[in-house]
Amino acid sequence: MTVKREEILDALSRLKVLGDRDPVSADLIRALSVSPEGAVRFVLEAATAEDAAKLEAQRGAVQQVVEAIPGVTSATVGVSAPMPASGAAQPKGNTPPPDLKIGGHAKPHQGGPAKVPGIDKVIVVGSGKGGVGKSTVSANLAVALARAGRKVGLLDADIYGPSQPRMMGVTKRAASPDGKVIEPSHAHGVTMMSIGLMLDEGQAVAWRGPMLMGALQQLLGQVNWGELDVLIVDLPPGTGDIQISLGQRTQVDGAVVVSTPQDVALIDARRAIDMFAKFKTPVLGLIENMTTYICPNCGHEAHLFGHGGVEEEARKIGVPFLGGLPLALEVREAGDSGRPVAAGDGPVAGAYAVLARSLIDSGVV
Ligand SMILES: Nc1ncnc2c1ncn2[C@@H]1O[C@H](COP(=O)(O)OP(=O)(O)OP(=O)(O)O)[C@@H](O)[C@H]1O
Repeated sequence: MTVKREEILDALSRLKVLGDRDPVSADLIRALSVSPEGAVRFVLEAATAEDAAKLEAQRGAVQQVVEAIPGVTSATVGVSAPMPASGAAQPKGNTPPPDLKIGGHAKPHQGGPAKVPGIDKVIVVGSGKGGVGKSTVSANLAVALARAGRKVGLLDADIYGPSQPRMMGVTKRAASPDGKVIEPSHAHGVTMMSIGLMLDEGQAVAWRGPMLMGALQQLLGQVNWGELDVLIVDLPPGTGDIQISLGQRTQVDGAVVVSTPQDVALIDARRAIDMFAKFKTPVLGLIENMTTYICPNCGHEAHLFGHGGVEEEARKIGVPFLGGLPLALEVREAGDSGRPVAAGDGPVAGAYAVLARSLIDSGVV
């Protein structure tokens, strides 16, 4: 029995948190993911440290409501609080800082955003909301760029729901023979590392801003990336701590924002673009995922969600439109099997090859 996101959101919308607000219309739900086996994970994102403490107290009750939904096998709920402004005291959490058993914790940061040694360009892939295909696009774009001859790294920074190990077919846990340098994995011509390969399932969801920063810093600075032309970073959805921490600490050369043609996804995408602008990260453009539907039986192509909305939005807000990628069963099947569709042949692989070529030709990577 497959549980739908809508069923979970529906159950959550009948809850009351922080007084009498329902967590869905109060826009507190982040990174909602449902595994094919029915494991549900999401984060309640609080606007203030006080709200975070209140939500923390209600976390168990929220979890129970989700676990009671037929088909749900487990529910993991995290609470995240905003990062303190630099120089401010760090919040006291109940959860200890991440012990990745590899290397140390976040080092104090001085100065502006810094370049990652050995990596020519860092490109982040973001989205305003979850489930629009950001991880799928990150994996396939990385593979397409590698097929086009670039030295490519893929960093899964989606700390609340890391999906790159599954999509890239990597299960080997991260190893650090000397306790300092973390050895990455290699798959489909791409050097990759995921927070999911360093943690036990569910471990990260309770982390707060400063803890997330420590984990991200380790992934960027201690992984033996080697010399790369480009590192693609798969961000968590939305505009949370990871995005802020990355923007403050790391020189990011460009951001790609993934959206679907639906209006609501577009509104969220605009928010993500505003956030990148705040950190002076150049927005390379918008990608419309699930732009058309390709029938697996007859190959017929249809517009399910309307078409051209993202392109129009890109024009309105003055950012480039990078192209559309079809909704196709083979994309999901490829992602689930650990061999991204861009590693094969066919129309979707072709669309990714075109996308990679346009980024190369425009000098971005
Ligand atoms: N173009 C597509 N055609 C068919 N299925 C797709 C397509 N893009 C994504 N999917 C499927 O939709 C689901 C969500 O995609 P994905 O995990 O990439 O989204 P996300 O935006 O990274 O979500 P999250 O909020 O979990 O980070 C996955 O099962 C994926 O295989």
